[in-house]
Order: sequence, then structure tokens, then C-alpha cells
Amino acid sequence: MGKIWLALEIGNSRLHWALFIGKKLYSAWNTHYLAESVIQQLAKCQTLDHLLLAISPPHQKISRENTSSSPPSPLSPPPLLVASVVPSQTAIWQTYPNTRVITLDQVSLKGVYPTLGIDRALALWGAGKTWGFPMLVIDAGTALTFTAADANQCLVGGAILPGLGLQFATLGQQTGQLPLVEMQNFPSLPSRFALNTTEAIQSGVVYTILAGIKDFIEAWWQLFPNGRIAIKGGDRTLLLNYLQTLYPEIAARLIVEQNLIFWGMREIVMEHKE
Ligand SMILES: Nc1ncnc2c1ncn2[C@@H]1O[C@H](COP(=O)(O)OP(=O)(O)OP(=O)(O)O)[C@@H](O)[C@H]1O
Ligand SMILES: CC(C)(CO)[C@@H](O)C(=O)NCCC(=O)O
Ligand SMILES: [K+]
Repeated sequence: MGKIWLALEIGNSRLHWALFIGKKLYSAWNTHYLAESVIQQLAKCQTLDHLLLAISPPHQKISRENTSSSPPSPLSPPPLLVASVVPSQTAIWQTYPNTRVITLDQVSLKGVYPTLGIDRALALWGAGKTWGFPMLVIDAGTALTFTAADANQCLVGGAILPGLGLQFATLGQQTGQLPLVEMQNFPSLPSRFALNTTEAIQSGVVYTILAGIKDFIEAWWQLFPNGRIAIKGGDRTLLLNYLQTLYPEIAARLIVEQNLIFWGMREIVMEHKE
């Protein structure tokens, strides 16, 4: 059996976790950011169960059944791989004794520019290594990003725009009379030409994001007619449902996979071990 290690992706909204045993992703979950005091306690956990409890989401326990047949034994802190796009958070996670921070130079993707987000690089690397290049990754997270590489595993480039949640939040926060519209409230497509404020915001944000995604995908297929596309991020399911209704031929070709960054991290961990 492989060694137990933890992967932590520090996003702009929350933490994304995975428990690996060797190459196998055993469990993945999200949490809020943790307090510095909690992080300091992690190194002192006596067993893996205690450690997992400390980093579990509220009301949910990460089970490690079958991860080990041996009885709980005193724990040496399992390796923690961190990929972060939030520098202040990266700093506080360095207090954990067995942390390895993944930086851009550790990703074998060619042609990157120095400020490329590590999440974009890892997701692209993980997707390309799993399904093949050329690959375009759409990350529907806090920011919505497009990130692409060609058949030579060389960065083609991409784009960054405010994600769904951020678009609703800025309209609500930066205007005198627009309400804060919540995402979860509309599982079906909004009406295009709306006759009230809430629906007008929903229509504007949703239809322009979908049109933008379609436009980037078509431009991608112009460049690489057989280019693959993977989609991840907290808003992926919502967007996929809308795309299935509006552009079913596009939706049918999307690879939907939330764990792309973890696949990228696994590639890096395993690279020198085979
Ligand atoms: N339980 C949830 N908590 C927070 N955001 C959620 C949740 N479920 C769906 N979302 C949506 O996910 C989006 C944020 O995506 P995600 O969690 O992937 O972002 P993130 O933490 O910034 O990660 P990354 O930086 O890797 O994109 C928000 O626009 C929000 O609408
Ligand atoms: C674009 C985000 C915020 C997406 O999480 C992140 O990848 C980031 O901070 N990137 C740095 C800028 C860039 O990728 O060009
Ligand atoms: K910033």
C-alpha cells in the first residue's frame, strides 16, 4: 500500500482537500479557511483520525476506513502538498511541519509566464496528463478562467474574468439599488428578456457567461479541431446544465472533473518515484 499524503489547494473562496494513498485519491472535500491556531494544532495530532477530524468540514467526518489495517499508532504528520493562489494563506500553512508548496517551476508545462496561477497550471497539467493534449481547461471558480496547452504540452494561453458568484456580488455591493442575487436559487435558465430586477441580473450574468464560454470553445476548436476541453470549479455543474440546454453539442464534448488540480499534484509527486 502507498504512503498517505494530503493535498491542499488554497482557492480564493475556500480550501479544497484530498487524501491520497499513494496514487489513489481516497477522498476529496472542501472547507472554509482554517484559523491559524487550528493549523498549529495539526502537527500535534496523535492519530490520523484526529488530524482528519480537524480538517473535516463541519458535521462531516472524513472516513479513513480501509486506509490502513494497522491499529491507530502515533502519527508522524503526513506530507501536505500545498498549491495556493492566496499568498497570505500559503504563509500560515508553512507552520505545518511536513509541507511542500508546489510552485510553477515544478510543473513541466512549457512556455508559462511567471505570474501564471499555480491552480491554472496544475489543472491544465492534470487534465492533459490524464486525457491528453491539446487541452483547454475551464475553471468556473471565484474567477472564471480559460487555460490551454498544445500537443507539445506548451501553454497556448488563456483568459480570466469574474466568476458567476463574483459578478452577482459586485453588482449587489457596488451599486445603489441592485440586490444581491444568490446563485443556488435558479436551477433552470433565466428568462432572456427579463421584466424584473433580479431576473434581469440573472439573465445578464448567465447568458453573457454562457456566450463567452461558447465563444472561447469555438475559438479553441478553430485552433485545434480535436482539442479536448475539461471543466472544473464550484460552478461547473450549474454551467454544464445550462450548456446542455443551450448548446448540447458543446456540452457533450466537455470532460467534467472537479479534481484536476489534484491530478496535477499527483503527477508531480509521482514523477520522480517511478
Ligand atoms: N459550498 C460552496 N461554497 C462556496 N462556493 C460555492 C459552493 N458551491 C458552489 N459554489 C460556487 O463556487 C464558486 C467558487 O468556486 P470554487 O470553490 O471552485 O472557487 P475557489 O475556492 O476560488 O477555487 P479556485 O480558486 O480554485 O477557483 C462560487 O462562484 C460559488 O458560486
Ligand atoms: C486567476 C486566478 C485568480 C484563478 O484562481 C489565479 O489563477 C491567479 O491568481 N492567477 C494569477 C494570474 C494569472 O494566472 O495570469
Ligand atoms: K488580488
